[in-house]
Amino acid sequence: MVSNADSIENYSKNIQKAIKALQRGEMILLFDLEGREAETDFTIAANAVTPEDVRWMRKDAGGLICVALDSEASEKLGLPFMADIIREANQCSTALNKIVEKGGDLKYDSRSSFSIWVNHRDTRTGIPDNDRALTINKLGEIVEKTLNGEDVHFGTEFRTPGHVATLRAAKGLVHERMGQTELSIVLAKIAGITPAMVVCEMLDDETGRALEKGDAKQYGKDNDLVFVEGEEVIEAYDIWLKSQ
Ligand SMILES: O=C(CO)[C@H](O)[C@H](O)COP(=O)(O)O
Ligand SMILES: [Mg+2]
Ligand SMILES: [Mg+2]
Repeated sequence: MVSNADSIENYSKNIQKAIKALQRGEMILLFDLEGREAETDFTIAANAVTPEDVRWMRKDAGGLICVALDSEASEKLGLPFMADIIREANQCSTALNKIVEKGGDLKYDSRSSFSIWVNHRDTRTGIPDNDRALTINKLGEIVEKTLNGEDVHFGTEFRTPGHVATLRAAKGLVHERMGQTELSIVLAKIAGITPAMVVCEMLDDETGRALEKGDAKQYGKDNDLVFVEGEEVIEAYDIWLKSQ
């Protein structure tokens, strides 16, 4: 929950609604920024996800189902950025060096946040809704445990490659990078929930492109989901930082 020093009234009404929804384990809609991806992601706490939520994300959102992880937790769990893993692997295969993401490759940011793709070891193929929900829940659980100082071993529970993409948040969060990876982790921190957040882009069934912001907002209204913009989250993060 939000700490005493950090009263929920400090935030805008919309951020308050988003925080409460996330604390209840509900889905919200999270837009990044005009001029960046300009995409809206379904966003929900990893601990709260059900197989029905996975079905909802793949049918109504349609993008990639990923789990954004807090930077400190990623470090403790030994989850590097995928681009760094590939650069390292290049010592054995120089071909990979030609493929790996370089500065200037992305049209919307200086680098991606991808880490490794995983399945929980209790899944079968890893892709059905119940398998992905299990992997996601267990990611939430291991992040919570590692941040509580428990002795956990990522490899005992998960294997890679798998069917759930993990994303590693920048250490400086939205002061360093402004993707849904960081925006969702900021919201988790403000809400006082485990900083492991599922994000999935909303795509337009007609055009195949990212769903227009106006259409995503309308979907939020029709389905009673809070719609939050990156700028509001960045503002809220600065308020939260002052309260810590
Ligand atoms: O590309 C992505 C993974 O499907 C999405 O954009 C997701 O929102 C996380 O990435 P970012 O932090 O760059 O926005
Ligand atoms: Mg993206
Ligand atoms: Mg994004």
